[in-house]
Amino acid sequence: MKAEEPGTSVLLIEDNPGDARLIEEMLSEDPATPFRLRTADRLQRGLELLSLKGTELVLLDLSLPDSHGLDTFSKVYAHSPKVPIIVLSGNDDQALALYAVKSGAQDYLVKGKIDRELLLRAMQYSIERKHYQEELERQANYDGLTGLPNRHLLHDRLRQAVFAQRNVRSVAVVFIDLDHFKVINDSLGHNFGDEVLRHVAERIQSAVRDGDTVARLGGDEFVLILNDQTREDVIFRTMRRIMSKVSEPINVADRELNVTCSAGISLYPQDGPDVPTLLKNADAAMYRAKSQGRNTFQFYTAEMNELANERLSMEQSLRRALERDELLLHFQPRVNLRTGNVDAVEALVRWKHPTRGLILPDRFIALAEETGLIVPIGEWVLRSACAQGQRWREAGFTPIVMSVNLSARQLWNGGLVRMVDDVLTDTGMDGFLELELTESMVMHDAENVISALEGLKGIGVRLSVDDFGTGYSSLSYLKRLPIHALKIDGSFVRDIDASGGPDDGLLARAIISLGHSLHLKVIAEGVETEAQRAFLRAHECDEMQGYFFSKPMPPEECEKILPRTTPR
Ligand SMILES: Nc1nc2c(ncn2[C@@H]2O[C@H](COP(=O)(O)O[C@H]3[C@@H](O)[C@H](n4cnc5c(=O)[nH]c(N)nc54)O[C@@H]3COP(=O)(O)O)[C@@H](O)[C@H]2O)c(=O)[nH]1
Repeated sequence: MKAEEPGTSVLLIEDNPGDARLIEEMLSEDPATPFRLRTADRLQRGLELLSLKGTELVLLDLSLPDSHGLDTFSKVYAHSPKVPIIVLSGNDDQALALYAVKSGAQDYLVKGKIDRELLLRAMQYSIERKHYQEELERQANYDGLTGLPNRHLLHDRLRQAVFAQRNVRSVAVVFIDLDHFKVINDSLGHNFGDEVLRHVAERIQSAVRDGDTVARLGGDEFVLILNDQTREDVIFRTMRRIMSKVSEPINVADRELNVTCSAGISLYPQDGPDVPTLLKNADAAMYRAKSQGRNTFQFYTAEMNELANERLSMEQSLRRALERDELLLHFQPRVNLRTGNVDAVEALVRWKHPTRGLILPDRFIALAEETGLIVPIGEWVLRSACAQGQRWREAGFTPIVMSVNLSARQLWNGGLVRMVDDVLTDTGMDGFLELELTESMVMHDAENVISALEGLKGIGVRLSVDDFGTGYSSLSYLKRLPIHALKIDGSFVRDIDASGGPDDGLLARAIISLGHSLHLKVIAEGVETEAQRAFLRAHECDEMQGYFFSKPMPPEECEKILPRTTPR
């Protein structure tokens, strides 16, 4: 690595070669006080050099070929507000230079009246004054213990957020208070307490997005501003992430400590028109969370709480659904378009909720993925589907492919290949299992997906890309993936007889052709009409699945249409 050269790095932005040379000579006179001087004769070039970082001071002529007057100063100041600027003025534009000083420049020097001593002293004072100002600003706006914005900056940011979001989107304000922090402080001492607060601050910060603000009000109180977030489910997820991070054990001075927090959330504009009201209402909601036993969060409005509680209760009952045997499978046949035979069935999970009745996967798969429950649920689906396939074979039905949906979390959960291999061995379904992956799953991090899928292919599992055409596929990756089928998304199938125009079905046809040129089987999903079937048959699509032939059904109904090897 190149060692940093000694001396102060100065940028001179001056278009007059004589004036520039004079400054250069003054700065190079005494090697005991070295300067690294870079020069620019245009503002544009000066800003480029400033972008390279490391500049400690700018000497700035306000009249340049590409910028004039105060505008020159404003552009440099806006570009690098932390770098001190000394304005170089002519005799007749001192008023302008003075105005630049009032606007943030550290000093000004009148050209023609500068000598070396004056220049050096002005430069030294400017750098020191700027550091001092920065330090004052830091102390005024940031919390000394955690480095987070303090109450003052929080109010400022919140005002800006509310102002910027007016009539556009909304802002969520979250008030967080640690549970029983006083006990930690009283029993283990303030130094220990401070260390805990530092850990908590880092954890909260790491759980939110870059543009969000985490501030410390003082004591154990933190406030977050979540921009553009008012959807209950998104805030819910953020809050769970924060609470789970905060509650991870904290190690301080050889002690392991478990800390939890309570939080209240208010939303702009519905929960308050201004900053004080939003903070007051978030605080009130936080107190409600405390009174509910702590380690939880509450929205200010009852309506939002209801949604959050419903989600929580859904999650709790989904956790128990597996133990209570509430999940079941329906099967939807896939029909060979050439022979008319059922070649495969897709297993689709349902939840028989004790009070809400049969719940379709669209209502709970996303929640299962969010909470990680998809991993045990997915394993249950795979095992149950393969066991059903084997039961059908033993009952004399022709062996058919069993297709099962795989979620992204299952794919990245270690031990997938081993788990699938165990299921195949236990159920005897090897050679008859197909796993469906979505296009976005496959194309995201395609290099790693390819190696994960190679493992599945190695144990005889067929792989297909579901909902094909709805995401972005790289054709070169598609060629390398160890897949054997593409499933045309239902939206392209619906388009086949959508308007009666010549372009109907264009994309379905293109996907069939693409799939066949890659030597893949092509399956159309969501087929609902005879016109769609006929079109797909005419364009040599291999299989179809959809209500036109059959809806997903319980196993005892499905077997009525399965082909038999041995007569009953
Ligand atoms: N990770 C897992 N995902 C699963 C599992 N079981 C289901 N799912 C996914 O949930 C989504 C919704 O599934 P479902 O409500 O079962 O809907 C399926 C069919 O009923 C529906 N379909 C089938 N034919 C038609 C039709 O002609 N018209 C129409 N409007 N809908 C139809 O499509 C769903 C099957 O879709 P796909 O899987 O893309 O083939 C769905 O995304 C499931 O994948 C699970 O165990 N794990």
